[in-house]
Amino acid sequence: MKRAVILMNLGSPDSTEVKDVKRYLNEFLMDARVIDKPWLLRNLLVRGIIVPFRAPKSAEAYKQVWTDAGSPLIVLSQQLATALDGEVEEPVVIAMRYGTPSPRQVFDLLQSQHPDLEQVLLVPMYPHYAMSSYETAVEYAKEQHKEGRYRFRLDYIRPYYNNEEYLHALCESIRPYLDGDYDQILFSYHGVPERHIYKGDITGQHCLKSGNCCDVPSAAHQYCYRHQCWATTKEVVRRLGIPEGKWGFSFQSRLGRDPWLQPYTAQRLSELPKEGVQKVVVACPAFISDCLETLEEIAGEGKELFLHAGGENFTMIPCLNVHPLWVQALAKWVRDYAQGKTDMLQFDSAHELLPKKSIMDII
Ligand SMILES: C=CC1=C(C)c2cc3[nH]c(cc4nc(cc5[nH]c(cc1n2)c(C)c5CCC(=O)O)C(CCC(=O)O)=C4C)c(C)c3C=C
Ligand SMILES: [Fe+2]
Ligand SMILES: [Fe+2]
Repeated sequence: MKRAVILMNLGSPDSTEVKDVKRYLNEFLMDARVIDKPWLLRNLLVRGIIVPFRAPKSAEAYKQVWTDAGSPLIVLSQQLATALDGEVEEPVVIAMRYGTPSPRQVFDLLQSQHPDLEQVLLVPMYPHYAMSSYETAVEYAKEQHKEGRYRFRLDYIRPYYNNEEYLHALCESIRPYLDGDYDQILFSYHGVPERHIYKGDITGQHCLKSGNCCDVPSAAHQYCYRHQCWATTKEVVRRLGIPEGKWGFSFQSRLGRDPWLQPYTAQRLSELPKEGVQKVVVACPAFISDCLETLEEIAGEGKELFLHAGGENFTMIPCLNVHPLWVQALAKWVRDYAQGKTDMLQFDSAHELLPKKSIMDII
């Protein structure tokens, strides 16, 4: 086989033991695209303060969602790879940004199993571009590919937040949950610090400079996480005919004290009952596979917050996971790739386009 496909996700700890969670969090948070502080400060912060305090709590949280087969994120990513493998000629495997299997391990395996391998298509399991998600995954894979001097070429799929097949699968996965009685559907995305949005603004003068910046056309949008989350939401709302007043938009998982994108999901879930929302449905389109952030933070803690604040009914919509339309979407991209079509393929990362000073700033 001359081609192969890698589905690349974030990764999870090896187990729910505190030592494994510590190792995972150290690798994750020492990534300069996640905690974008100078190395010494980051090291002190991460190894000295954040990880020692956070790891025991995170380990408990992971225990709430862990399955007999392991972390939901890894199990569901593997199930997706298996389903896609059944639909396309190319072998499909998974790789993780943190933990295992690393891109390097996967590249080695693919090259040894397929000595005539010429092209590998990397599909990041992130529909939206963020320095701390899509960009770090792709840049890390590119780095490992370069270092290993592999014989095959590495291509990667561009962010697909506004792609037809992705949106179709997402809408159809949400539609059945809107058939019943609901007061509001809340679209909750993983948050990022506002600073990350400023850093990714290639125009230097657009992002978060006005209340409606994400609706005003700009070159910044190809790297603006907020714009891309907004665009996915608006398109799902339009396609599903969700009435004004029956949908909301928020960001979850804030870490630390810096301002992150707002409104915060936890706050909205506590406020909604007072605003007359008794029945809420939550969708998390930034995640392809259900994981700690959807299963524990939203379906667990978020539900409790909402009910405690007086809400009556909380429904969580599963991520795309192995939805047949999502598998079909991926299969189409792989077939297009095999036929030499390039419209879904790579583009320069913001990191490559930003002025030198900003690059020094993040590394
Ligand atoms: C500065 C901290 C973080 C940023 C920025 C961030 C961005 C970001 N993360 C995801 C997707 C996932 N994050 C997950 C877990 C997780 N995220 C952070 C911190 C930041 N993420 C931490 C510390 C953790 C670990 C768990 C915890 O201690 O809370 C996960 C789940 C992993 C799993 O094993 O299930 C996902 C997925 C995106 C998409 C993103 C930027 C857009
Ligand atoms: Fe995260
Ligand atoms: Fe914007």
